[in-house]
Amino acid sequence: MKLPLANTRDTWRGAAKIAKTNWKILSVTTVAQLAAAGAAVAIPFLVGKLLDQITHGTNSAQVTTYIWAFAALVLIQLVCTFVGEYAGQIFGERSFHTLRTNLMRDLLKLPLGTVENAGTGDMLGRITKDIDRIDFFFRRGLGAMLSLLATVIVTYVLAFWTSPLLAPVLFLPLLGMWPLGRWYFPKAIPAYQAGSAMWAEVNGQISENAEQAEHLESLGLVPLRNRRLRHSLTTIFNNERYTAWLRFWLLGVTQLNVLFPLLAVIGWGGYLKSHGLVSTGELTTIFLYVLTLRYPIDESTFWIDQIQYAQTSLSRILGVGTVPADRAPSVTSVTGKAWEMQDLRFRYGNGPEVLKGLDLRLEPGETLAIVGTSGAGKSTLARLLAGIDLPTGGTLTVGDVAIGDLAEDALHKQVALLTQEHHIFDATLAQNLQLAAPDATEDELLSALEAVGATWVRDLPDGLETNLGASQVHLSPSQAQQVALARLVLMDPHTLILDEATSMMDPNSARDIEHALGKVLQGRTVVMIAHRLFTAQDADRICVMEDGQIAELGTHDELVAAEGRYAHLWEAWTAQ
Ligand SMILES: Nc1ncnc2c1ncn2[C@@H]1O[C@H](COP(=O)(O)OP(=O)(O)OP(=O)(O)O)[C@@H](O)[C@H]1O
Repeated sequence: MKLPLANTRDTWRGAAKIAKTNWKILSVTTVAQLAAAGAAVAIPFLVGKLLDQITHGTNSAQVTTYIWAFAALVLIQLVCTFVGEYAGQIFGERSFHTLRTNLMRDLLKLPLGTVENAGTGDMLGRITKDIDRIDFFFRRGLGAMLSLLATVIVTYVLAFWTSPLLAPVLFLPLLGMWPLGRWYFPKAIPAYQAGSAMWAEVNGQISENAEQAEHLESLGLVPLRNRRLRHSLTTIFNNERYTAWLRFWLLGVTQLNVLFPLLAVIGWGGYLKSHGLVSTGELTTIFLYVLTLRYPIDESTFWIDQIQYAQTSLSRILGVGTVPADRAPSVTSVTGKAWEMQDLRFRYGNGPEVLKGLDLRLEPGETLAIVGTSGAGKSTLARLLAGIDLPTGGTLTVGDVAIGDLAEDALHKQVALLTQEHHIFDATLAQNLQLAAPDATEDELLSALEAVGATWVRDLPDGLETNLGASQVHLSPSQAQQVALARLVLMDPHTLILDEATSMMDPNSARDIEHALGKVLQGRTVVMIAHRLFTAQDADRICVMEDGQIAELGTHDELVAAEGRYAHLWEAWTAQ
């Protein structure tokens, strides 16, 4: 399920809020751009006045005064444009900073289940492509648009001041732009939103393909994935072609719009002049204003497009903050460590129930292995115990506190989930480990690594300070898994949930790590999704799941003696 979009009203509200946060610098850039536009637009006004004076007879002193006035206006325009642009850049940077900080805050507040379901592409698209578009708009667009707007406003004001009879021709472009806008926007906005979502999808596919390249090749899935990618790219191409077609009409009709006023000034201006209702100077000024307006109107078509992109991206970025919290925790700490499930039920969204009423108590320090066929609900139960998803029915408590009532910080200090997905950050080994325990000393980091059998740390060129990551020292999957396990050792939770944690490793490495873990995990509650039955054999109790229910529960010996499902699985496993 994709993350939501903010609606148009909330998107504009969000933009206004950001502007309000940085209103001082925004005021500086607005005033400077207005002054620069005023100075630029005053020049045709003075040209008209000078022409009229020359027509009625003038002297060289008056002409010199005009020349000085022109020079002063050019200087004012230069200085104000510089100040406006500079302040605009600062405003852009600050607004962008506010937006990015808010996005990170919203992302970190997302319910874990939402993060898991949103998929890599959607999230990645919002924090890369969408952020880039907003960055461009804030840095370049806002200043440019303020300048265009200021030019248009001052041009209209001075045109009416010059000649109220002739100035209305300047509204002709607006008359054409209004229906054009009403036609363009309702079509363009959804098309741009669809485009962004499609790009996010493609980004996700590409990153998944790159991450899983070896698996895809070994399973012969490359042609299938390529077909899917080609289909997505074709959809993007069609959407881009559609938006290009919309832009073609926007641009074409805009060009026509700026031609009409020129003809109108010549016709209507000529008529007024022949009846003595405007002077030569006034006619010249309005003519120059029509020419002046061509630039902002032309430019505005580019920025209208950029606004679409920015609005779409902003709605995607602000949409992250509209995801409702999935819990309202009221308890900040809990001392008890026992787990209790009573009639525990869960369904994904509106789908069928995948956990259908589980009753189970887990004593502190107990090791429970969960086995069962694929789709039985093992991983779902692990997600519920780790607090990623909340029960949709029944209760799940830890230390007598319902899991949804416990603050997530407190929960994550006590329970940790280890899956086969692990991440090595592009940082030093020490920094990778300190994610789990920021204050851990070097000795503590080394002993955590020793505890999980990661003796290879001694052979690293710079020990704990060795840089890891794709372009640095590359860890094998089992070494990376050991780093993930060492993080757990450092976190020191009272309950550990291992979901297929060792299934990616060759049996020897898996066995080594599980033995090392066995020593380290003494005294903790451990729930392990066991794919290899020898790990289940060592557990205090084994829970056999089938179709979202507990089919059998007991020790290895009890279940083998019962000759039920587990006994058959064990028989098949040992016969291999
Ligand atoms: N994110 C999800 N959205 C919708 N349905 C899901 C989701 N994850 C799992 N399911 C469904 O829930 C059921 C239980 O899946 P689950 O992954 O918990 O089973 P499992 O026993 O862990 O299987 P496996 O051993 O194959 O991982 C399955 O029918 C599965 O299709």
